[in-house]
Amino acid sequence: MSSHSAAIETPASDTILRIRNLRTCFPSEEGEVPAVNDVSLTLKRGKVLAIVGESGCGKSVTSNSILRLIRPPGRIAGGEIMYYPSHGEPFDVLKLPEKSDELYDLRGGAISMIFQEPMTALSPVHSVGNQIIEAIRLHQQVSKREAREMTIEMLREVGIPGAERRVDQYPHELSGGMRQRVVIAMALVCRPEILIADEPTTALDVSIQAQILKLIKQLQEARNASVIFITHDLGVVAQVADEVAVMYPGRVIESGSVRDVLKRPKHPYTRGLLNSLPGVNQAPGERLSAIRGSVPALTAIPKGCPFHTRCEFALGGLCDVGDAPEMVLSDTGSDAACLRLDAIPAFAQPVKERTV
Ligand SMILES: Nc1ncnc2c1ncn2[C@@H]1O[C@H](COP(=O)(O)OP(=O)(O)OP(=O)(O)O)[C@@H](O)[C@H]1O
Repeated sequence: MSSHSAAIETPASDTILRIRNLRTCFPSEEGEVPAVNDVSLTLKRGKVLAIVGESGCGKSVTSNSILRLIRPPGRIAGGEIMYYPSHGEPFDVLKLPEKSDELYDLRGGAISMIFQEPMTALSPVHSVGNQIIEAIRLHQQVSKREAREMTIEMLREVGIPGAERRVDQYPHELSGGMRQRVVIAMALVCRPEILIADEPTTALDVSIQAQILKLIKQLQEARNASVIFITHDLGVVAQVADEVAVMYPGRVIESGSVRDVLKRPKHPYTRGLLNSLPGVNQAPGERLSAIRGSVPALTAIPKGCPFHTRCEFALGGLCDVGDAPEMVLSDTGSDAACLRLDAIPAFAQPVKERTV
């Protein structure tokens, strides 16, 4: 076991994106506070990394930081986001000059994003086709006619029936599920190496959510794309991801393969999330054990382990003092940032196991 500070410098060749010690801050009445604090993550080529946690844990701020979408007075205060493209030299996204061609090429080109709410990603006053055509022409030297053909083909690929007709429709003429398919088409049409999907199914009906998840997974596999998938739902993680990082206000508190984290969670917070997941075989009326308390505001993050105020294993004098615990790297399963790892009994998988 060792701490993250001892992590190797040269990444494995299957690494496409490596975030080290990312820190993103916003001003508050009590001064500047970090919404993302010392976050390190690795995305492997052709794999899906899920970032999971309750609302306010910093998932979206992390993904927006990757694309440098943090608006002032928010700022990225430190860290490194190394991108290892398939062709060309690796570079640190955080070192690209603001408003540079390289940064514009990166956004929507090499790295693209699907947002939660399709209507915020689409303009209501342009046809869906024209919006995708514009996205293509921003990044590729093709004629309008070629771009239109590519658009129709892409709409077909994301399962939009009658794509030749739909291409000229406006977002309000489409259902929520179809709109999200359009947003996925727009995100993928320039063949990004990395796709960031920020809660892409949250705004959709439950029946449509499963279809969209399946579509993203199919497209990811067909294109061997690398995906960062943001969600608060561990059930979704089980369906789509290879690796998972669990966040608790601003920090990654557990990370590892989906199998390790969901079957043998180490951190009490991850266990709490799993215990509050509805099980397929849950008896009618059986109550889920939600984690007591709520995610603290950025201005009220407790000293010591940020989770200690909600943790049943917390020990006074150990967990409530000093800095937040560092990640303990492990050869046996996931890495976790907890001072009580040796004291916590093995995870007894309750009925909820059947959903994962
Ligand atoms: N522009 C901003 N200005 C100030 N604080 C912000 C800003 N954007 C995010 N935050 C704060 O940063 C913290 C992390 O927010 P973030 O949106 O990343 O959480 P999240 O885990 O993605 O939650 P959700 O699932 O609700 O989207 C929150 O406390 C949020 O209030």
